[in-house]
Amino acid sequence: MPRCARGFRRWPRSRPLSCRPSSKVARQRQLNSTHRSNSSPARASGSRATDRAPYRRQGGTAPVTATASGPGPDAGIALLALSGLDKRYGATHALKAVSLALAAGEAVGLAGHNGAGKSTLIKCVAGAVLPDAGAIAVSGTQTRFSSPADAYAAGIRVIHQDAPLVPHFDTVENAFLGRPYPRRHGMVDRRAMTERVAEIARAIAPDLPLATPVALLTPSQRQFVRLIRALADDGRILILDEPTAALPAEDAARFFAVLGRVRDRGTAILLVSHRLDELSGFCDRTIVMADGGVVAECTGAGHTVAAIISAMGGGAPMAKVQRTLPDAPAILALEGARTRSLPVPIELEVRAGEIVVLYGLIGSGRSEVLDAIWGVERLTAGAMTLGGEPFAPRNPGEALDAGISYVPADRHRTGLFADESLVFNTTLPLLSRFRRWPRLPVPSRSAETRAFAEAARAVGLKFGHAGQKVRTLSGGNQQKLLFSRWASRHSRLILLDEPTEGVDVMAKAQLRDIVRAMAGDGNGVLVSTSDREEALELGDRVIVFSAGAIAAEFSRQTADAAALSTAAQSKPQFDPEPA
Ligand SMILES: Nc1ncnc2c1ncn2[C@@H]1O[C@H](COP(=O)(O)OP(=O)(O)OP(=O)(O)O)[C@@H](O)[C@H]1O
Repeated sequence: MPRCARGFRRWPRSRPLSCRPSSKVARQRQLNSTHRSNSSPARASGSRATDRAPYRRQGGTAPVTATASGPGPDAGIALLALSGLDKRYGATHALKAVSLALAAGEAVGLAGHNGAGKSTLIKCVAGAVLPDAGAIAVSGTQTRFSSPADAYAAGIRVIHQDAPLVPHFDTVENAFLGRPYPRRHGMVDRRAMTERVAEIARAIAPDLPLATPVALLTPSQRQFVRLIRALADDGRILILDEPTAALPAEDAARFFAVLGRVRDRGTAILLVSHRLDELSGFCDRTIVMADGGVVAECTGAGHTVAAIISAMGGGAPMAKVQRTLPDAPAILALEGARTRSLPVPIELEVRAGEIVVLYGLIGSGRSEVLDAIWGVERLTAGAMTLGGEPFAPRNPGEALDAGISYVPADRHRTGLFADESLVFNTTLPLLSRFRRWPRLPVPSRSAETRAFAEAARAVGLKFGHAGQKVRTLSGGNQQKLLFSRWASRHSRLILLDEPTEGVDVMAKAQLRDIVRAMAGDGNGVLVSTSDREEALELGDRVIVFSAGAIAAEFSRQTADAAALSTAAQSKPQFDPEPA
């Protein structure tokens, strides 16, 4: 049980937020009481139906309008108003005089390509990064956040992309990190904590094991823990940085239904997402950033996915690409394969040149199949063949030697060395290819740098210089770097777990083209994804997992969104045999 966190300042709910007696304050008081009385201004004006489906709203064709550089006309009553925020990291001008305003009960989307400056903006508002210039006002009062605790005290709650959790704490303990614990008779009231967390978990993640240390949860389950943590706390301004990046459509929909209720209570929400349908479906308007600045605001009838993409400088969304499949033999076959995590025998075949997608919800078993092929988990029953030969890798090194490549889902834990350079991270697993002399293990720096430059070009990596540390790349560019590591390698079989998570919409199309090119070169490609659109766009065949077993299989012709969702939520009947 964690010990009680001390010294937290609580949001002064019962007092006016500004000491200056002005008409602005009067308006603000009115707004505060509106917030407390559970009725947002948007609601009051009837501008939003509170019972609408989370992804449904009226689309239109009005052109995207460029934003003024100052806060909008409602800046006077904004819960959060940013004006002229500016931030440089050395030579990188990450934020260029960004201004925006957020009203109570309003959900505003923030879109932009990888490296546009979205996370930097959020970090400034969260008090994690100090802007070089500009001002932040909460409820009309100018504030200066010198730490995240300052932002917390001002009622701001942030879920960062990949926010750290304490690995050996369970969900309940993590949900209360950095917050005062409920107390009873002077002792931490564990029961009250659990009840609070269980209430939220029932709505968004009913199957999440609340008493399991988060280190033992999957990346997607850990994302739910972060969401529960933000929703368990009554902040007035909620900032979410790609909250659903690792979640399948079905889980994301549940999350947005809950978030809608939070917004309708009067919470102001700023939502960053590369899933543009979420922005256009859930938010009232979307602000588009590029190269550190605000370039457009999509609103009203012009608040559509197509309009946001066009404001980001992209073309129309990709259509389903037709591929002709060679009549090739199976490169990989699993016959009655079981592992400790897969109690039901798996039958699976991937042919050379084919893209097979494993689609499923959290913990459905799809990623565990990749673990078995990559040598992380041993087969406990059944057989696996690679190129027709028996194959039983004892570790990833053996899988690598057999011609398998792997892009893991959890880039921070298993993919990248954040404090090492871009070049180091690109060439590390294939270092023997870059020896200066064939017999000596001394790498040729120039060969490594050339390989990095080629790989970076292939995926459109946005970076400063080859020697910069990986942690200074934006999240999406880290994913592209991880991907680029394998893009130039000729493998017999490529395993991709959530390959485009956190990547912007244009780069997604680019990476998917690379996946198709990999298959076109004769590699077998096995993709595990929770992104239904990705499954439909990429898969020559889509195999749907549910509850650790194969629930259904579709060809490219028979797969559609409804069929995939139905199969992913089915409960396959099986009798697990003892392993
Ligand atoms: N700590 C840092 N040191 C140096 N440069 C940084 C640092 N953090 C971010 N940057 C740079 O600032 C720019 C903006 O990055 P930011 O993470 O804000 O982008 P983003 O829009 O959130 O991207 P993504 O969608 O990929 O998460 C990028 O060029 C990035 O490399």
